[in-house]
Amino acid sequence: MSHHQAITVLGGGSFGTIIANIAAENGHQVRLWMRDAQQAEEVEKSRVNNRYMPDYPLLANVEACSDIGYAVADSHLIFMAVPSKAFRQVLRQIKPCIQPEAQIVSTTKGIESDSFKLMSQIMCEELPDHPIGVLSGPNLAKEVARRQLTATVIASNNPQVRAAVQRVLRRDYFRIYANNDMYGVELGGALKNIYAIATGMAAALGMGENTRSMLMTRSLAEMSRFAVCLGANPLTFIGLAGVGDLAVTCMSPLSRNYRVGHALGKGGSLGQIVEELGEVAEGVGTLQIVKHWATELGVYMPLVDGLYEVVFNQRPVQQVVQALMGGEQSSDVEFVLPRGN
Ligand SMILES: NC(=O)c1ccc[n+]([C@@H]2O[C@H](COP(=O)([O-])OP(=O)(O)OC[C@H]3O[C@@H](n4cnc5c(N)ncnc54)[C@H](O)[C@@H]3O)[C@@H](O)[C@H]2O)c1
Ligand SMILES: O=P(O)(O)OC[C@H](O)CO
Repeated sequence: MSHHQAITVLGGGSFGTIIANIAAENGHQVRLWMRDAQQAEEVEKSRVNNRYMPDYPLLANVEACSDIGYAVADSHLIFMAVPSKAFRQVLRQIKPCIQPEAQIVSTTKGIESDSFKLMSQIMCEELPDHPIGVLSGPNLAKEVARRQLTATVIASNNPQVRAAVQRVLRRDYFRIYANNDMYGVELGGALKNIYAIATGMAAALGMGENTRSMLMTRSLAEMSRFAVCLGANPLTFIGLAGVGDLAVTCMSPLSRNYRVGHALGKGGSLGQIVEELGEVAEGVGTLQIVKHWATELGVYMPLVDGLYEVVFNQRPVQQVVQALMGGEQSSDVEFVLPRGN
């Protein structure tokens, strides 16, 4: 019996394209859906997704298409690779056409704005009978496309989903670790985008590695505090989907979120920066959502508060930095200190 199966990837941006090709490298028949019919036709003909992933030839067993019903018709494993804004709407589109036992895996690193919901929660609401998982980790699409050694995490409560994703995506340059902490893994992927904006901004302002290290370390404390409050496992944050993804996104100019922060630090306006980027930088929306959510939950997130002031209230960055660095020292406890210290 052949182990090759029909796989679907929904979303023809950078990440969807590499996920589709990796599954195809393993011999699976892959349908890569994109909403723009003309783009799908061009990709199908040229065998390259020129807009998002030029110089990355697609294998013959990747079929680009724009008919979403056709894309999911025979598939038992569907990867979602659309931005968080479109996530629920795309799930609603596929609901009437998918196989009853199809597994759905999110690769999206964001939070739904009005509801504060994570992609796993949206999947549970929209497709309650389907096994689900989330894929997240330090995975810059352009580096994966160059087949640079990379690891990622599949998180699911369902062992069959974890095994299916490991089987379908495993390559000698792409290793997949399993985890059962879905909230932790997807919160790691979504939250780190916020802090990449902050480190991009710091670099643009001429700050060096001490500053970056301080920002990243305090970001990790802040994001894990928030995630644990939502029920995530703190251990997830010392793994690939936590500190791993935070590190890559806060350090690489290949990260769109880092680039947005860098351009803001150089004095650009948010609207123009996002428009010129032409790709999704989830951190901008996530910052707004987390700022409100943390306030509601009463979670202490000074970096989120400060960055929000700079990005959305045009408060001078020097003022915010001064407030952060000049605050009362006795409240700055790195860890809960043992008794007597
Ligand atoms: N690029 C990466 O390195 C990377 C790595 C891991 C995860 N991700 C995550 O994957 C998700 C997608 O990112 P990407 O990098 O592929 O983005 P992208 O900007 O490269 O592409 C987004 C794709 O989604 C499509 N899209 C946008 N709105 C849509 C809608 N309403 N309906 C259908 N399709 C729509 C766009 O046309 C485009 O094809 C994001 O949440 C991102 O954080 C990205
Ligand atoms: O380009 P970014 O900032 O969306 O980051 C890409 C990936 O999430 C890195 O793991």
